[in-house]
Amino acid sequence: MKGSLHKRMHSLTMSFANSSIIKDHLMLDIDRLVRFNLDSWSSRVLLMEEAKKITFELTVKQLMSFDPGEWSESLRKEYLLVIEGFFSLPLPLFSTTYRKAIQARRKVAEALTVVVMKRREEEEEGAERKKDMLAALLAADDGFSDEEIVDFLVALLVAGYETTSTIMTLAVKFLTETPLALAQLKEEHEKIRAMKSDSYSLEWSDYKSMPFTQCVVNETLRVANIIGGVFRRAMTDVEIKGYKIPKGWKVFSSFRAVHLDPNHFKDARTFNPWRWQSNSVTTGPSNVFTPFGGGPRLCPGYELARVALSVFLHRLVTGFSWVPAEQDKLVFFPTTRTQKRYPIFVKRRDFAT
Ligand code: HEM
Repeated sequence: MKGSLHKRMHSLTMSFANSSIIKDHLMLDIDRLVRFNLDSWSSRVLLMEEAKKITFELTVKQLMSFDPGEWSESLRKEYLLVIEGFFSLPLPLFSTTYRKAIQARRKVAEALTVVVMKRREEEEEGAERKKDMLAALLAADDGFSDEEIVDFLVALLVAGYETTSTIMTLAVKFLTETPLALAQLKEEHEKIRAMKSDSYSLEWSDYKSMPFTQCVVNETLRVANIIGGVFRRAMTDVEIKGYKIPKGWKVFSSFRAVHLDPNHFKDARTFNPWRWQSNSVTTGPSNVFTPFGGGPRLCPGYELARVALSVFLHRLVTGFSWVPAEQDKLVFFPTTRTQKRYPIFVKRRDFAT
């Protein structure tokens, strides 16, 4: 997507994932959906799968106001096939995965088209306008076609799904391997919980009183590099540090290389959330920490992802203790993830302890 369509879609997404929307209603949904999912946990869980479920349900709620149920679960199943197709050879004759992904993409688009058409009808019949992304797309000034809306919904489902769920899983893995950081994180969240009644909802002010959690979020994003970098095309001849990039060339800007550069981050490969407490990193040049990209294509979901991870960590550390169920390894190809989806044994914590 480029040009004016990109600008319109980008600013619409921004207007649906910004701090004030999160503060006013998404925060409550995030907390409710995280609790709803964690309530079903017992004994052994595959953390990556659980995180994906939470993230998908959250995105469906944010986009179309649907609560978790059969419809969203069957959409998710088709969706998984679409995502698998991203990592297969695009040869329908030879790749079953690719063929299945194309079929699943068609089914997802059909299901979403029905939702869009129904919503148009409801709005024409005078139903109250919902506060979700779909309502904003339907009300946009110069009108999007149903097809454009469906394409955009599909893209948004992809953008936040793998990224946020992977960062949730890896934060837990890194914390488990860094007990001092986990202890400090628990302490921060216990303090918040101690000020609440038995069944409480997290509020924006709680999110704003999690300084160490924000260090953990930054450090997870830095070490994990789930988006390793982005492509850009040179619009004119450019010279950078003596290298000439001719107009029209594509350039891969590697975030991973910068985030793991010891010139910017001491012991760069070590998970060290405390580094974010020192001013030198946070006040340094902004182009050395860009997990969400930058410029006109800056990820519009950056705040949403941070809030979702912080809420998830709060509910996890206050509600459970856990140990890894198996050795699991971080891999970076074709995407950043753990090989075994990070299986853990969980134990519910007694609120009185
Ligand atoms: C930890 C979670 C996430 C990470 C690390 C991440 C990272 C990124 C990065 C690196 C880009 C490319 C930016 C560029 O080209 O400069 C991007 C784009 C994008 N992200 Fe995210 N993202 C995350 C979560 C989300 C969420 C939750 C949403 C949903 C609202 C989202 C929606 C998008 C969209 C729509 C784009 C395309 C923006 C454009 O081209 O204008 N992302 N993201």
